[in-house]
This record gives sequence, C-alpha cells and structure tokens, in this order.
Amino acid sequence: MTKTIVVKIGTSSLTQPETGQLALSTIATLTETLCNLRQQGNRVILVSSGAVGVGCARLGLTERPKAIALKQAVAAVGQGRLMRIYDDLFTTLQQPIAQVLLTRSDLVQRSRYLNVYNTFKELLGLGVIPVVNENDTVAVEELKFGDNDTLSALVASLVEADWLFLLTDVDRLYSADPRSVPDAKPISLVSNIKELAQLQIQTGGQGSQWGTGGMVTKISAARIAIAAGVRTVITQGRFPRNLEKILQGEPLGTHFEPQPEPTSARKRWIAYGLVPAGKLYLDQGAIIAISQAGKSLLAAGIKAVEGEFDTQAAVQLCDTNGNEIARGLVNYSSGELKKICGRHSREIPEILGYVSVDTVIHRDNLVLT
Ligand SMILES: Nc1ncnc2c1ncn2[C@@H]1O[C@H](COP(=O)(O)OP(=O)(O)O)[C@@H](O)[C@H]1O
Ligand SMILES: N[C@@H](CCC(=O)OP(=O)(O)O)C(=O)O
Repeated sequence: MTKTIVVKIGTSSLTQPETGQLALSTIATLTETLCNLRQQGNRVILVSSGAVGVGCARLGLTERPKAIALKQAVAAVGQGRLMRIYDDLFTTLQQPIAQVLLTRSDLVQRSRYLNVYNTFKELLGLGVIPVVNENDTVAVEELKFGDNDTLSALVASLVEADWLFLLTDVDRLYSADPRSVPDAKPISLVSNIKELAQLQIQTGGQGSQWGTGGMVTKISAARIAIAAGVRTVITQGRFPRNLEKILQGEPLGTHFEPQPEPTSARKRWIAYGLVPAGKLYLDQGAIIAISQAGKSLLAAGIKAVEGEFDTQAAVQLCDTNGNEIARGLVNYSSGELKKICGRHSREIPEILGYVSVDTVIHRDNLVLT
C-alpha cells in the first residue's frame, strides 16, 4: 500500500566525523533507497541537514560557526553544494527532486501554512522528492525551527505522513548517551507518551560535533509526530538500506507508536506551528479541568501571567513549576489577563469595565502537549 514517508538525515550522518567531508557512500545509498521507495509507489520527502556542515568544509572552516551572520553565510554556501550533489545522484536514477526551504514564519501564518501544504501535495502528486531544509540564510533567531528534527516532525505532521525516520549516528535511542554511558540500555519501542516520561531518558549534551540538538530534539520531534499519528523511528543514517528493512517489519532502531486518535490538524497548528508569545501559570484545579475533564480555561485558575501578547496569541499553559501542560489561543491580552487572573468570570465585566467572553481559552482552541 502507498505510504507517505518523511526521512530526516542529520549532519552527523552526511559527513565524515574526522574530516567534515561528505560521506558520499551514505548519500548515494540513501538516494538509491529513496528511489526504491518511490518506485514502490510511496510518497517520499527528504529533510536534509548539512548546509552549515558542507559550507564549512567548502570554506575550510574546522568548527561550526557560532556567530549568526557567519552561520547564515556558510549555510548559503553549503545549501547550494548539497542540492547539487543530491540532484546529480537523484538525476542519475531519473528521480526529479525539489528544494523546499522553510522558516518558522511559513508555518505561523495559517494562510502560509496551508500554502506550504498545497505545495507539498502538488510535488508529491508529481512524483517529485522534495528535499527540505530550514532557510538558514534568512531565518531570524526568534522565528527559527532551530533544528531539523523539529522541522521534519512538523513536515510529517503537515502532510499527515505514515512514517518519519530520524537518521542519526547512533543505531537507536538509549536510556542515556551511549558515548558517555557505555552500559546505557537500548530502547526498541516507546508505545505512548506516558511511557516516554517513565523511561526518564538522559540526553546528555548537544550531540555530535556537527549536529545541532542531540537526542533532546529527536525525542521532542517524535512527540510532535506521534501526536499527528505518524509512526516515528530513530535509526542509524550510515545504513540507509535499513529503511526498507524496517518498512518490511525488521525490528531495527527505536520505534515510537503513533497516537491512536491523532490530534486534529488545526490543533496541531496551534500546538506546534505557532510560536508561543507568553505563559500562563495554572493552579491544580485548572490543570485537572483542562487535562482530565476537557474543559475550557477560566480566569479563576490562572495564578500568574508572563509575557506581552495580544488577544488570539498562542500561549503555553504551565503548572507552577513551569512544566508545560497545554497550549492555546487566548481571548484576552496579557494586560487584561494580569487584571483578571485568579478572579471569577462574573467579576470580569466589573474589573475590565466591559463585557467579554467567560473563557480565557476555549477548549476548541486548547491542546494538551
Ligand atoms: N539517550 C541517548 N541515546 C542515544 N544517543 C544520545 C542520547 N543522548 C545523547 N545522544 C547523542 O545524540 C547524538 C545524535 O545527535 P546529533 O549529533 O544532533 O545528530 P544529528 O546530526 O543526526 O541530528 C548521538 O551521537 C549521541 O551521542
Ligand atoms: N539547517 C541546518 C541543520 C540544523 C540541524 O538540525 O542539524 P542536525 O542536528 O545535523 O540535523 C543545516 O542545514 O546545517
């Protein structure tokens, strides 16, 4: 049966760790594998990192730049090289590809979000393999995906993919970073989000020399994807042929089972497409009301408000320790909320001097994260 498959490959798999030069055999095998998947009738999207790494190698830089302007310049050099290599390899196998460079702002505005969706739909309908990356050269700090693990999960969620593969330089997820904890236990299956919390996985530092987020971003990517009903697998990038084996049922890598009832597309956009502009800290009663009883959020349960935002902004809903529980679109600005937090809904007209809605966030605009 035809499947939609999103494959994300990290810099650590695309380049040789010792020299930073391209790992040509890996890229060639990945190309062949993705073409095979296409020929079997699947829709395939490749999310490829490497612009900064390849740009560094091209310019003889031995470290990933920290200064933003330099990183953006280096990415502009590397992205072109990367696409050239992909296009040469895919063209050898008669497979058309397309470059899709995204920034977070492309997903924040609903009309642009839908536009991106339509473009992917057309490309996949044409049998093209879109090669996606963050548009590093123009992305501004506040509106960045920051890492391609998150980007790939958002793309998989957008196109409602069946599979998301996160290819990296370890064969699977472990209970702790196997580089520093040699007896860390391999994890083969995560059946639901609750289990993920119970596993208490340690993710150590920032990952390999050239990678960006380490395992932290892969786990949060898996959360986003499984909430959208996408089965997610973390596996080793050095052996791209394993993708076909996994699709045939071999138990390789770490599998995250998709949520049985995926969150709706609009709620996914609220939770992960939008960039939260502030935080509301909730008392225990409000947390139970929104998370267990499926209720809307009322002003009475808000203990504190953080950030400056207008009505209809996306905010994070947290417990008093700052742990995020949900996100939603507010019916009041931060200025109004600071006045009415902790107060009963019937007091709102008197405090504000005008009549407005009872709910601070209506349950239709509220999504548990
Ligand atoms: N719990 C863990 N299980 C597996 N790997 C981990 C874990 N915690 C941290 N890591 C590290 O994450 C690295 C992969 O992340 P990263 O370097 O960002 O890769 P990529 O470039 O593929 O995105 C691994 O090399 C590994 O050292
Ligand atoms: N957009 C950046 C990659 C960011 C990123 O997430 O890198 P990685 O951790 O190697 O997947 C680039 O192309 O260099």
